[in-house]
Amino acid sequence: METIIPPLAQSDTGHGACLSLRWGWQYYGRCIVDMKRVGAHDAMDETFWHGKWQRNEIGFHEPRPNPLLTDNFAALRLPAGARVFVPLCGKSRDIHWLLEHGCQVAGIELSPIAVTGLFSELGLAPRISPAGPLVRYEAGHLCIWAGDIFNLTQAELGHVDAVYDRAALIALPTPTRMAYARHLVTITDAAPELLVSMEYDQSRKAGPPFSVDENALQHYYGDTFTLDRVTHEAVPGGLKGICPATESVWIMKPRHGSGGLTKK
Ligand SMILES: C[S@@+](CC[C@H](N)C(=O)[O-])C[C@H]1O[C@@H](n2cnc3c(N)ncnc32)[C@H](O)[C@@H]1O
Repeated sequence: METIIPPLAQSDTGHGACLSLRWGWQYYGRCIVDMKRVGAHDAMDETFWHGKWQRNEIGFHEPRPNPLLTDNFAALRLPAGARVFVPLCGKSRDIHWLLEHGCQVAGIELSPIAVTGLFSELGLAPRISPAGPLVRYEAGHLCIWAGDIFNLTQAELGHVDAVYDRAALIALPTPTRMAYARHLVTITDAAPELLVSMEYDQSRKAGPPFSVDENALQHYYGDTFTLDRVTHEAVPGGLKGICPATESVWIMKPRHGSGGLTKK
């Protein structure tokens, strides 16, 4: 059993000086991960995230599109109108930016609070329908499933041209990350990906966010993708002022075939 105990206290609804300016990460509560349950995430994880949204403790949510997306999205070289999958999407402003830039967007998010918030902030009234264990919300070029990503199938998701992962892989504890990476590759047919990762001294702070370095990424994705680090920069203020942290943007292209782009 691995026990991950984020520090207690402090509201994360504000952006205090101790926070990373870019991330505003603040977590508290206790997340206990059973190492025996490799391959699926623990119900405890779900409780943790539902609680965060219910209490509006969403310091990870950014008020503006993330510059690491807006500065690097073109490197994916997607065709106009490409369909981009955003796993563990929250109610990210990055989705607004992708839609404004002509993309179709598919996403999945555990919390219905986040999903309804996303559509509300976009000024869209979604059609809501059941999709097996998930609930599908659709409007215009946006389709979001509410529920566990491990319940989203390739058939339900449909074709995607690319994946954008910000604060998804690094939000997951170690035992879940490999299963997530494998599942993501399966349901997206190894579509090219723009991934934002974070590195810091994990001994200084329990996640999430978790530190995920190049070796770990190679372990998760190296068989499937080439990994090209296009930026690597310090996080202003470090990780909540506790220790230095860096963020990297990776462009991941499938080694065999051309992934999601081939099947349109
Ligand atoms: C750190 S937040 C990042 C949200 C978003 N990517 C952003 O940049 O604002 C991680 C999100 O993943 C969601 N989540 C966690 N586990 C999930 C799962 N198994 N399936 C779907 N969503 C999940 C949480 O509810 C949370 O909104």
